[in-house]
Amino acid sequence: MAVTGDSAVFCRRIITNGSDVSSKNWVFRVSANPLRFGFNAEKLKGSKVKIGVRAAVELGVSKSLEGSLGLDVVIEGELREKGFLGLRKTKLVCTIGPACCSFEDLERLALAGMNVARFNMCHNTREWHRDVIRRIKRLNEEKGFCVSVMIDTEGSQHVIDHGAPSSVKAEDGSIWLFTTEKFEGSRPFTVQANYEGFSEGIVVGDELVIDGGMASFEVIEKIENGLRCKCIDPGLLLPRAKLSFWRNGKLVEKNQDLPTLSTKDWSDIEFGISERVDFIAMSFVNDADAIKQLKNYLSAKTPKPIRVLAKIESLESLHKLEEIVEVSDGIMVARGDLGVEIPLEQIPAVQQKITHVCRQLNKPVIVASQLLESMIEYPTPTRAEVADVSEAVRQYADALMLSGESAIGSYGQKALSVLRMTSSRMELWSREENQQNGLQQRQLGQSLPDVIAEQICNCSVEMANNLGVDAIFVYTKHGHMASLLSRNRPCPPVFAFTNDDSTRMAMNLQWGVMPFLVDLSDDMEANISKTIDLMKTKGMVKEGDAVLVVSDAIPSCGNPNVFQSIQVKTIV
Ligand SMILES: Nc1ncnc2c1ncn2[C@@H]1O[C@H](COP(=O)(O)OP(=O)(O)OP(=O)(O)O)[C@@H](O)[C@H]1O
Ligand SMILES: CC(=O)C(=O)O
Ligand SMILES: [K+]
Ligand SMILES: [Mg+2]
Repeated sequence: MAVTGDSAVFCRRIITNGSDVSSKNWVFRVSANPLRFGFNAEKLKGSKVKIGVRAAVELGVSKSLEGSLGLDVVIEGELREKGFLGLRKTKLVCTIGPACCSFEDLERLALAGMNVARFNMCHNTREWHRDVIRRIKRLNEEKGFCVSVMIDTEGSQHVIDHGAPSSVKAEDGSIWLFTTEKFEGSRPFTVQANYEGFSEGIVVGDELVIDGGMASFEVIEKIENGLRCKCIDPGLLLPRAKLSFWRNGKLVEKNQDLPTLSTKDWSDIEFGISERVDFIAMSFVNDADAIKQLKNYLSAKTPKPIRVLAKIESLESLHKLEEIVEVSDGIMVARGDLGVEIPLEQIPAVQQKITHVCRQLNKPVIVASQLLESMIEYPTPTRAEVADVSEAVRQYADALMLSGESAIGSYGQKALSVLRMTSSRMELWSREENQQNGLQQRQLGQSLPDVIAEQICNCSVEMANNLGVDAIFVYTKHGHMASLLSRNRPCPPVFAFTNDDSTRMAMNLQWGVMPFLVDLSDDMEANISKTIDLMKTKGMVKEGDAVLVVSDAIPSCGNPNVFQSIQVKTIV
């Protein structure tokens, strides 16, 4: 193995972590060739083993420790403290920005319950993103957290800028020029549009709306390079504002001519691959093709699966919602930009519809933007914000997201606590109100094995709820069984055991699923008893606890038998 670079940290941790690893043979995967090394950990302990960066990458992925459960330390702590039903089901995503990017800040967010860290590629330099992503990985490695990393593409957005550093007021009746002409600094009553052709197809009398209603203008004249407009609804123009055009109360759709993935997005995607991110959220998705294109690209490019999320933030994407959800690995309800393209009063119903479709089609859904906006400045949320968060939890969204609250706000950690407390409270209320089984499940599977898996999961959840078991255990390679259980929004938590690290990181977005990374063999009974023993040793389950165990293993070695089962076990 090529031995360069300084990646000793990885090895040292493997060797010294846990006492029973000293005589283990570790399988290190280098590219596609599995190499088997006999390691005597005692001899190596404390010494520096230098390995190539690429090797370290694979090593981190294929590491699955004998005697370890690979459960996030925060979930483990909550389980000990609050018991099975005390575990929060709704997952939490934090946008990382200058206000929360030090190792200590990130650790505080992880401790406060961050499941996924989001990096918005619209802002800051690639070097900044690289450093902070690596900090998260180090946090996971060194402190036992399991925080997934998501990058969010910039996309081709229609933005305008007045060139001044802060906001500019537009007074009623004032006349403004919107132009594609490029100039430095700012000029009075002049706004630059970032793309040629922004005024194409626009006619005198159309309405130009800034940021979904911050200010509105009427187009009074078409001129070379732009539009002359009169302010008809005074307000503020922020730097990098978004604009939309309306005619007779309807949006004039202009997104179709923009590519969903720009040249910059493609290089950000390369960056995401090289930094081994877990999710790529694609901005301004308009149809299923863009998602398919990226997924194909990723599967050809990297052996480690990266999940692709579609952001629903245009009118066009709402027209094609089902086809987009079907091909994506998850969805983000990006209410910020959505509010530029649809009237604000329609957003609650649209959110409800998207979360419903995602649940039907078994895809995780994140509700995003302005959940606790006032907390960017203030240490407490408004009552209305808490009600909004509660509503998303009541709709059984898989995850909630902080944006500016964590990225630039003064109270990011507090905001995260508000999400945590509010979701826990609402989940408890839903459980007590017994609203758990509200959804008639649409059959998803096409083949018999798929239909069987689905039925097993539906029935398992019904059984688990009726029996009042403490937890559901599931053994899963790609997370499919875990997601089918989660889809039924069971009362007990789903403990999902996988030996695939990318599956574990992906399950961080799934409602009620607690991901574990363990060694699994083809012998399902052995897996079950091994994990139960391990959990008992670690005090995570105790005598008398009842668990419902779901397994779906297709034994290898050409055995055509599909082994699927539901068992109820009382821990002895
Ligand atoms: N990495 C960063 N560096 C600097 N500022 C950031 C960073 N990430 C976010 N911010 C700030 O936080 C604010 C909110 O962040 P967020 O990424 O949610 O913006 P957004 O406009 O809602 O997202 P999008 O651009 O995807 O629509 C941004 O307007 C920006 O000012
Ligand atoms: C999150 C995001 O992109 C939006 O709300 O527009
Ligand atoms: K973005
Ligand atoms: Mg957006």
